[in-house]
Amino acid sequence: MPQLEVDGAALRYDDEGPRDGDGVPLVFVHGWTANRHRWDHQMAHFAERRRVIRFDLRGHGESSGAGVKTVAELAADLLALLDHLEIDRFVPVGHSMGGMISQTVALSHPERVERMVLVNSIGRMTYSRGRGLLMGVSTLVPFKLFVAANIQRAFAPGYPRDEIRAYIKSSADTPREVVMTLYGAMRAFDVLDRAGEIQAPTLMIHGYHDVQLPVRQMLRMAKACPDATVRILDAGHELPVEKPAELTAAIDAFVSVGPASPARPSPRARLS
Ligand SMILES: O=C(O)CCC(=O)CC(=O)O
Repeated sequence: MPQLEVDGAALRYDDEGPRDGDGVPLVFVHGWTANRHRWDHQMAHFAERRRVIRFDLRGHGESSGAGVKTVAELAADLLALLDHLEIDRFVPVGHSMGGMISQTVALSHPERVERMVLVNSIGRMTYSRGRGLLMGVSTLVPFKLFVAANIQRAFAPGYPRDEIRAYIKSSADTPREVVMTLYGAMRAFDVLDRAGEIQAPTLMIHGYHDVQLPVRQMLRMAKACPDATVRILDAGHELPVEKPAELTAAIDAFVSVGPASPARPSPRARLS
């Protein structure tokens, strides 16, 4: 069971696929209250072709540790894991908060990020009435109810209810302190004004029905990114499990074009 001790946490990770496969490793970073298994479909596909890493963020899944208050601290965990695995250049694939972690690394260590995939992720969280309401009642209702309400609104209508229940159960295993402090970390995260500095070609793929991080916020960021490709799918916030095959195919097409050339200073995102 591979794990790495980092700054008071034991990070559980998987490192699969051929070392001499196609291109630099893909590194999958899950979102808030999730765990590395949200990437099961993508891991199974890419591990046949290239080196792929995924891990549980501290305090999530099988990783221990708490006390982290900023997205930058989570990004430091990711970099520590990659240093341990002797991975210099890579392609981060981050979902939601995992995308915020990816953006942080792309800005702080541009030389290490060959390409980047942001799945239902944005550069700044703006106020939403649903979230405001949930946060307002978060101290009044049992923790499991709070988590359940958050997960429920993360799926587009029609997603199987029993599968949603399983995600609620695994998310509710995340310690309350971790959930609440990282919520604050996401609220404080703001790199929108720095989107123009992102050098890596970036695929921004988003569920049209995402009510948590609405697609218009992603488009705002894409416009500011020098080299962004936008895909919008018929899904909610939980794209990796709502549309696993479509997401995998989109990532595959994006990373199969070979090493990235330097970002072009074009202000216009390409829509595909
Ligand atoms: O905006 C919300 O209410 C939740 C955001 C979220 O779920 C982030 C994530 O999935 O990482």
